[in-house]
Amino acid sequence: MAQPLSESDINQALSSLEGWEFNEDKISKEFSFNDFSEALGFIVRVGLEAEKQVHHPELFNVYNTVKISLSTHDAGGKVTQKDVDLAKAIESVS
Ligand SMILES: C[C@H](O)[C@H](O)[C@H]1CNC2=NC(N)=NC(=O)C2=N1
Repeated sequence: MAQPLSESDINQALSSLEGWEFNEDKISKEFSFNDFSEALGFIVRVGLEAEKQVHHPELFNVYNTVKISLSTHDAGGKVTQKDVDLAKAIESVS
């Protein structure tokens, strides 16, 4: 099972993930698009990556914005390498 990362490991990982923040045991980022249709397309691409990785994000959408928060339920809701890996995949489809 994935182990929680230390705060310094999380901050080091985030140094190469632009716009991602570590707060309240999650890593998160808000993405903005031109309209709802583009935001929805992004959500679908993120969902396909999540299914590939068998690791799933929290998604919050309001019209053209999508806020994504990542943590690992199986590790007591802490941030693990699985969250960092999904964040990298999300960057590649954003
Ligand atoms: C059985 C399955 O592998 C687990 O339930 C996975 C699915 N997706 C998951 N997603 C997240 N974010 N955390 C988990 O612990 C998790 N566990």
